[in-house]
Amino acid sequence: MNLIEYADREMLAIDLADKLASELRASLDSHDRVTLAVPGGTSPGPVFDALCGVRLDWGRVDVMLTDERWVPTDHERSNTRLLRQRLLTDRASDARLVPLYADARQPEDVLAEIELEIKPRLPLNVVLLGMGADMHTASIFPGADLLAEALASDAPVLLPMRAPGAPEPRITITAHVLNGALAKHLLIFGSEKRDALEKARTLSPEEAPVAAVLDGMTVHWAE
Ligand SMILES: O=C1O[C@H](COP(=O)(O)O)[C@@H](O)[C@H](O)[C@H]1O
Repeated sequence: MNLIEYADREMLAIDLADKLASELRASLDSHDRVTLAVPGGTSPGPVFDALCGVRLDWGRVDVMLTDERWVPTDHERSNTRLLRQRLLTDRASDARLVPLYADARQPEDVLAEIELEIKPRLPLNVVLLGMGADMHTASIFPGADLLAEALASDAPVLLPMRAPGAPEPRITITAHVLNGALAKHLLIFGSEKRDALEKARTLSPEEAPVAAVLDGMTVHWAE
């Protein structure tokens, strides 16, 4: 794991967006299409604001989430909604959204059809992850019902997830698929998450799921 500390959140957002864009450009040199996977939640908005305006052949970029909350896409907790509002706009409006949500009662009802769209796009070219103060990443939560399955080396691409720390059912990319990405970044803000990350490095992935994806990771942190 490589940790980059920034003077402030604005600097982080600009620099990280620039790095992600460079990696996508490099991948586009050798692939017809490339896939960028990004987190939802509260942290990535400023990075999306910077990234959506960069010059890139966005028409050849597929954008997907690392995980989604099972709520309609116009719900205020929808990660897809965040993506549409803050990333798939400006120059990046030419990118294609690979959905991690479909209008169904629960993720299990549509998991197979969502997975069908993702499998041909593996390995993911560039992955940006977030982390909660409880050390979950994507929607791989401590204490989740399918935690062991999500951490297994033979896990499917996607799993549904329910956890005490998550108010609604989730769908998540599993750890080994995240680890198969050609480039991996983790975005965290604030002292609480910095301390949580340090703690995670001393714990097992069952206790601290983010620990499962830290090998080869570049962590971007600002207070
Ligand atoms: O619920 C989620 O939480 C994590 C962390 O979000 P944050 O609000 O603490 O930045 C996020 O990475 C994940 O994609 C999201 O679904």
